[in-house]
Amino acid sequence: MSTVIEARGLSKNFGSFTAVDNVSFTIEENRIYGLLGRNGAGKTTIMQLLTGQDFASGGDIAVYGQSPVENPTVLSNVSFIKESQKYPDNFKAKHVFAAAPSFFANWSQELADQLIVEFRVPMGRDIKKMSRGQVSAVGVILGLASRAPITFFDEPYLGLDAVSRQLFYDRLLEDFAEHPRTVILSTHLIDEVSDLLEHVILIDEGRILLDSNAEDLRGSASTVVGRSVDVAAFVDGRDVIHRDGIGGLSSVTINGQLTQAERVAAVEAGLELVPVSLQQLIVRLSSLETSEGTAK
Ligand SMILES: Nc1ncnc2c1ncn2[C@@H]1O[C@H](COP(=O)(O)OP(=O)(O)OP(=O)(O)O)[C@@H](O)[C@H]1O
Repeated sequence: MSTVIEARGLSKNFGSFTAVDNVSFTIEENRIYGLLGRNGAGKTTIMQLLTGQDFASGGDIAVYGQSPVENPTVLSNVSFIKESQKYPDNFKAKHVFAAAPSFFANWSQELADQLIVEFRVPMGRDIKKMSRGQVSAVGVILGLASRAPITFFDEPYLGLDAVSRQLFYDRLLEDFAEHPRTVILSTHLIDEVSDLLEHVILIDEGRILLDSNAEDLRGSASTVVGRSVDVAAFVDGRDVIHRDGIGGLSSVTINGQLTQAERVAAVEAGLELVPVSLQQLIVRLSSLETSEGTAK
C-alpha cells in the first residue's frame, strides 16, 4: 500500500490561536478515512491545508510527494466537497454539472446522470433557490462522479434526509469497490458511517487523539456493568475511560481488548460486558480529553 498524503509537524495559527497543533499522519492509497472530532477541532482547517486552499504556519505536507499549494498536478487529482461550497451567482445545477468534466479527469457522466435522478436534483433551478439538502446533493454527486484519486468530503450532507444519506453511503461503497480511491470523510454522524470507515483519525483541539485502523477500534473497548465492588475489582489496573454509577451499581468503560479468559472471569463475577460502538468510543475519548484538560 502506498502513501498518498504525508503531513509532518503540521500547524496552523490564526493570530495567536492555534487551530492545528503540530500534527503528523499519513493517508494510504485506496482506503476510506474518517476525520472525526468535536466542533472546532480543526478538521476543516486540516482539509484546507491538505488541498492547498490555505497555507500552513509550520510543518510539511506532501500529496503524491509534492506540496499541494498552487500545484496543478496535485490539485487535478483531488476533489474537495464541503458544506459551504459557493457557486457562481445565477448558476443552476445543470451549469455545475456541465462544468464538472473540465475540472475532473476521471469524471463519470454516467454515474452523475444516475445520481441526479436518484437524489432528485432539480437541474433547472437556481442553486440559490434550492433547499439545503438539494445543494448538499449536488456536492455529494460532484464528489462521487469526480472519481478523483483523493476525494475529501467535509460534512457533505447537511440537510440531506435519511434516505439520501443512505443513498450516499451505498453509492460511495459500490463505486469505491469498482473504482478504488482514497476518501477522507469528515462527519459527526459516526454511527451512520461506522461500517464504511477503514481508518479513523480523531482530532481534538488541533491535536491527534487517535489514529487507528477502524477494525482494531471495533470491540477495543467494553463497558463493565455490575455491583460497584465487583466492577472496581475487575477494572483495577486497566485503562478506564469513563465511569458512571448509581447506588451500589457501576458502569465503567475500559479501553483495550479483553481475552477470552477475562470475559469468562467477568461473567463468573456476575458482571455484564457491553460492547462500545465507535461513536461511543469517540465520545468517551473526546470527553476524557476535555475533563483532563479542564483539570490541568
Ligand atoms: N479564519 C479563521 N480565523 C480564526 N479562527 C479560525 C479561522 N478558521 C477556523 N478558525 C478556528 O479554528 C478552529 C478549527 O476550526 P475548523 O473549522 O477546522 O473546525 P472543525 O473541526 O471543522 O469544526 P466543525 O466540526 O464545527 O465544522 C476553530 O476554533 C475555529 O473557530
